[in-house]
Amino acid sequence: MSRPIIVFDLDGTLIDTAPDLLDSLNHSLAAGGVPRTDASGFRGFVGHGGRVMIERAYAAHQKALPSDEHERLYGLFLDHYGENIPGRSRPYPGVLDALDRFADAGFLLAVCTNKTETFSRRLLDALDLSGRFAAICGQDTFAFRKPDPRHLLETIGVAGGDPASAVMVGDSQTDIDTAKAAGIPVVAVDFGYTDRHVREFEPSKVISHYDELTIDLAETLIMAIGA
Ligand SMILES: O=C(O)COP(=O)(O)O
Ligand SMILES: [Mg+2]
Repeated sequence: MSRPIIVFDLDGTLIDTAPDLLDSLNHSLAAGGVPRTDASGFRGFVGHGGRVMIERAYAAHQKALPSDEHERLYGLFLDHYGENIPGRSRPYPGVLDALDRFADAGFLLAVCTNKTETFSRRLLDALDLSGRFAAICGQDTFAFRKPDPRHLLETIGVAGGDPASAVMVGDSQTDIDTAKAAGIPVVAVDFGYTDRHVREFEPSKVISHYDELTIDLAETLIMAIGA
């Protein structure tokens, strides 16, 4: 039997990247003459990568965004973000202990994120976390990304896991929809980036701290889905 696997979303789930993403978003919006976004506006824009963040900020100001301008601003966003990794981004409280706990219990660990794979790896490298994950798959790793369930299923495949013994942990509707479409139980953290409470998206379980992410919880969720 293959080892069970726990797959984490990155932004807003493992790592609090909001201050840096917001700085880079505002850097690119300034170049387009769009007003700055604050932390609450940001929660409505994040979840589908930087390109969509810019698109949503423009839409919020009813401002047209021609595709060449969109690409220019996305380039500025990427350059700014890349230059500042890891910036102020840090793991959420309890993340390191939770990763240790699951690794010690024999779980494979993986990351499935709509951040680019390059930036995900650079961020996790900078925080000395990359080595813990059997797979780190971003929005551009495959030809599809969350909420397409194949992004999660392929991540599990790369890590050498089995979708029948898998749990996803995420912070957004995107993560919850992805896991449900893949038939995988999903634990939602309630401290991440979403403009509506994660409870509304009906995850398998909501937690407010990583101490609540126990081996027992993961095993119970896996057993319940197989039942
Ligand atoms: O960067 C984003 O928009 C989302 O990234 P995440 O999938 O790690 O939350
Ligand atoms: Mg997220």
